[in-house]
Amino acid sequence: MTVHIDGRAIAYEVRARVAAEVAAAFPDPATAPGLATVLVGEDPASAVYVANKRRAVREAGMRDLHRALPAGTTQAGVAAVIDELAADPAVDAILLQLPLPPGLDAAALIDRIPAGKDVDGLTTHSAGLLARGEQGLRPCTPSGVIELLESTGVTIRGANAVVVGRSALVGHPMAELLLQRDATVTVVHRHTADLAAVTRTADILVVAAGVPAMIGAEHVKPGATVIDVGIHRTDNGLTGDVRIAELDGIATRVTPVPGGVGPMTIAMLMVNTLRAAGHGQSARCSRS
Ligand SMILES: Nc1nc2c(c(=O)[nH]1)N[C@@H](CN(C=O)c1ccc(C(=O)N[C@@H](CCC(=O)O)C(=O)O)cc1)CN2
Repeated sequence: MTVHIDGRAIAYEVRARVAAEVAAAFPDPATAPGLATVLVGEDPASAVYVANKRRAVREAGMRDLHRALPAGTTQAGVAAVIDELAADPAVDAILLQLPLPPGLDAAALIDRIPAGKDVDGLTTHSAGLLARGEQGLRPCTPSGVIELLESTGVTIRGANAVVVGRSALVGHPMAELLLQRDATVTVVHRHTADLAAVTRTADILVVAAGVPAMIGAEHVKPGATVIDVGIHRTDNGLTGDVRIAELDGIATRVTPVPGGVGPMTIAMLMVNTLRAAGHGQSARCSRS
């Protein structure tokens, strides 16, 4: 019997807790935490994600401070907007939606965000705090995966965890967060020899490869928990990196796409926004 982890339901609970904390800590909506989302260009998927983030901010009782910039905005133009938001005391949190249009240097722009407002946890400073195990804001998707694991009763300490992918957005911070919870962590990538032999050692398998349907039954140990971070738009709708139907009766738990990790990314952004404003106990993992 393979359980499909309901990311929408867990995200709903996290977001409800954030909303309750906002209402208690900020009775005046004018002083509630403010998140500035910065969207450059017209990438359709990014537009959907940012719209969903903005709706979540409003539903949590927080302030939605969106900035939309045309696709042709220069590096200096985006930098100027980030610098303005960074200097504005009414802005608690800044998020630069990725990917950026070609020609823009995302890492350099992200590094203009002050660590205290870095609700994506993607600046060099935030990544350094994570690597050293010091307090800081953590990237939303890996934090959401930890929240999913812990809230569904998966034991991380002592588990063999394998992370497929090593991106700054997901794979790398995911490995750090699992390691800090005392998992034995292996990161695999496109140059790993005999990938399946490594993934089959995993009690917890987190797949963030960005390759549709890459992982199937041959990669999974019986009893494993499989977390699919991939999201791909196909003619048949959204799919992930995992051929989830093959895992029925093999894995103990799997996350579906849609309805698994994706909603947690937005829920953890709400947690981080509240924390950037100096509050928040709504989730277990976005700081440590
Ligand atoms: N600055 C950032 N950019 C990007 C991030 C990020 O964390 N910070 N992550 C991804 C995209 N992303 C958030 O921005 C994201 C992806 C998917 C979902 C989600 O809720 N997915 C739903 C399906 C929604 C749909 O219909 O498309 C699901 O899986 O159920 C939320 C956020 C890249 N960019």
